[in-house]
Amino acid sequence: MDRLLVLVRHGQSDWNLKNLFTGWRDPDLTPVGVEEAKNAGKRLKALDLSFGIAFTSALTRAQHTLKLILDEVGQPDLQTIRDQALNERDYGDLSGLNKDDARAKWGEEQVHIWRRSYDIAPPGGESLKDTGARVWPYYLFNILPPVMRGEKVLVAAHGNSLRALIMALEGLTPEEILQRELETGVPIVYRLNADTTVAEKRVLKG
Ligand SMILES: O=C(O)[C@@H](CO)OP(=O)(O)O
Repeated sequence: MDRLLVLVRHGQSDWNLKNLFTGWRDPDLTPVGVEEAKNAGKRLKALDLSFGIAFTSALTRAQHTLKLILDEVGQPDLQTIRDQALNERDYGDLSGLNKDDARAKWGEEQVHIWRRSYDIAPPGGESLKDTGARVWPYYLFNILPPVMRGEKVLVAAHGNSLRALIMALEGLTPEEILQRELETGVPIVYRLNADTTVAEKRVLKG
């Protein structure tokens, strides 16, 4: 039985383009982001998969990405579950600030710590560890069961909510996940073993 899970980060958002901390704020995709999402859909279509269910966050950029992918793969009416458990990491007080302005104000190192440390949260926001504490149980209770039943599952979410998920899925250490960046609109296809561990991983790029 094929236990298949596809993770994809949303396409470029308006605030990615403007270099703003986004978190739980809700910008839509740019025209480039729309193209990235369509291309993700084309690459998935080439695999000739039929998805059983899709999951996304409560945020527009991920939902829009999912819609564009589902249109491309010819499954526009696929059952979709939206949940804020899959939302981007909450950036707290940094949300809406320009990343370069933040570096000028607090220094390169402090901003890097807020962006990529494992357990240090930005003021008023979530660390990657905090994000994992909501993403991982959601994965275990909601996403993993259909995967294990053999339904092919598509998840469209965010850079850091997916990094938190991938950390647990691939058994990465906090040091290893810090090095991992996810590109916008690049699907990652996992096949799982019967014991839920990763059997195979393919990154659908180019
Ligand atoms: O602004 C954000 O919410 C995230 C993702 O775009 O940014 P970062 O690269 O700092 O995790």
